[in-house]
Amino acid sequence: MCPARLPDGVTTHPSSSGAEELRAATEACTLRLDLQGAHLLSWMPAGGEDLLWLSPEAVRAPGRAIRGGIPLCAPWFAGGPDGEHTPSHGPARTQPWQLREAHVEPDGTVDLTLATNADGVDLTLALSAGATQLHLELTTALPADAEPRRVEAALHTYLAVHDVRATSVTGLAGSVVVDKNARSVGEAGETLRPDGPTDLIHRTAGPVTLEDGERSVRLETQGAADTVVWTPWAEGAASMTDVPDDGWHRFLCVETACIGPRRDEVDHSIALEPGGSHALAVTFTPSDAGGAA
Ligand SMILES: O=P(O)(O)OC[C@H]1O[C@H](O)[C@H](O)[C@@H](O)[C@@H]1O
Repeated sequence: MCPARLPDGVTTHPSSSGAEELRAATEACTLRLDLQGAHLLSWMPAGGEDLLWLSPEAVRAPGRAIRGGIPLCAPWFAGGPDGEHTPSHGPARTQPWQLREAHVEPDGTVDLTLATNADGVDLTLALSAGATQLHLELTTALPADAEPRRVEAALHTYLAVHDVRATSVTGLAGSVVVDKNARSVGEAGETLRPDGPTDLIHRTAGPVTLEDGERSVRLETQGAADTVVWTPWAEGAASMTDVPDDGWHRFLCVETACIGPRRDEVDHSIALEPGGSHALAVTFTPSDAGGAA
């Protein structure tokens, strides 16, 4: 459902997801977002490259997860603390959201608010896309008559990179890190340079900086506790039908999250009381956006 009138520069288009695709084009940026999952597909600041990688083989169909962009994971991450929750990453990313507000500021910054209820949890995404920064805030909230419960959430960002084999991430040093592939727990080193399939939950909120030799992206978070870094590498991509065999090196996921106990028993899930809420937010500053440092 859309507000009766969209501001100049914002339009909606049919999507094969069954929801609508919202597009914005202003002097500050362009963006595309599928209302299924409130899934940001693209944000291109004026004069810069797309922050996000969207798989050319992404499936856009009702109830199917879209590969790339920024999937919103809630109210659990992957299979949840017990590993048995389905669908993986929670229902929020594959169900329709409602567009509540759309506004374009005088400088062209696009502000959107979207909402849904997933598995009894009220979710709100507030997105602000400008000429130099992209900000997302995912709020999880419980209705006043709900039972207290713990939830997980993640902004599962597929950052576009020139080549993941020459990409590094800093800002994670010294954190506890759960290696999902090696099934081990350790301590993160100074600089993370993926050199194979990588699936790491770092028990820190950053801030982190990604460098790919052509640009850097700074991630600053609020209300987060964890940073996941994931690439399937060639091996993993070979068994994924929606990642091209020659495309896996064009992204690295750096995910802003609150995740419950895994192998390390650290519980960074969000304790929600009836009527209570929590905001998980990230601001991206890419070096190629106009005016960025
Ligand atoms: O394939 P998906 O359900 O989208 O999940 C993609 C990836 O998401 C996160 O990064 C998890 O840590 C990975 O274990 C998972 O493989």
